[in-house]
Amino acid sequence: MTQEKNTGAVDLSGEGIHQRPDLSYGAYLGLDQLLSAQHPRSDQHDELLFIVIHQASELWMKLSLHELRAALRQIQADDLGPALKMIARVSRIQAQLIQSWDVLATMTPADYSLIRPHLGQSSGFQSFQYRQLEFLLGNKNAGMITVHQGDPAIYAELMAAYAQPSLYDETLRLLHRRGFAIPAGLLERDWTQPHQAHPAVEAAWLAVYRDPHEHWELYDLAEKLVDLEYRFQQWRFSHMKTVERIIGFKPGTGGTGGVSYLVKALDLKFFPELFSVRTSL
Ligand code: HEM
Ligand SMILES: N[C@@H](CC(=O)c1ccccc1NC=O)C(=O)O
Repeated sequence: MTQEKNTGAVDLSGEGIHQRPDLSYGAYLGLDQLLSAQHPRSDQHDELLFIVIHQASELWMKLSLHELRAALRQIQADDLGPALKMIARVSRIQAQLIQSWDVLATMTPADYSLIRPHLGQSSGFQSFQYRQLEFLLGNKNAGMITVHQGDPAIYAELMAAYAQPSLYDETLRLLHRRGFAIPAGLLERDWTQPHQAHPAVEAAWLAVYRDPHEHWELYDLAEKLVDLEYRFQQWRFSHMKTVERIIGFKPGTGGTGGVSYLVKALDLKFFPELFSVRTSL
């Protein structure tokens, strides 16, 4: 009888896989860490759902940041093809994030009220990846960095994102390079300030939208950015409505008014001229 080395591998395929893989599924994906990172603080059944939704959201935010930072670099380098692909991917990620509200809404106010006392002052308000996304998209607000003062590494990262041009700032610089009359004050400025809507920018977008075939890449980029903002707003709106149905008008654990705070965030626009141009078309 031939002696086969007992590798521990099971041959399910019948094709003679005898080797123990050098790299396993769990090792490659770091599942040891990933699946041992859920630590409910109550004995409530639904707390695992609450934790998993947040962790999955943070993972999707991580990927979104990776894609949008790369897209920003591609726009800087005038290489729009890859940038368009990355932004389109982020829109699909946003669709996942929006969908997750339906899963979370299966948790009733009664279920959540038993978990909430265990959350202390923790809140999504302290999500530094969410803040980085907002900064990258152009919603600059120094006040949002203060809660991270206790963590120098995160604080420094947020400060850097705060001081850098946003995806839209880089898009306006691109419009300028492609011959559109963008005011000098929008091409070099204090990037810590959010972009203020400007008629010259709307005029540039109007020219793009009136003759898409002439400016196809810019037209495509504009529509991808609109998609991004549209879905971001959908996420914010669903968050606000989910919060309303779960905690009503109680103040938030993060120290804000709760729903009233989330409603105010709905007024913010990342790419104002891309929306105002629609009225002019
Ligand atoms: C039961 C479910 C939830 C409730 C009741 C809730 C409630 C709130 C409230 C009241 C705020 C305002 C800040 C505060 O004072 O706490 C807030 C902010 C926030 N939440 Fe949630 N939330 C829920 C689920 C989620 C989920 C699943 C995410 C996904 C990551 C999330 C992410 C955020 C973020 C990023 C903010 C900051 C928003 C901003 O500053 O514009 N929340 N949440
Ligand atoms: N701000 C929420 C608490 C909350 O939802 C939360 C708590 C810890 C980690 C993430 C959270 N999600 C979003 O804010 C509340 O006031 O009930």
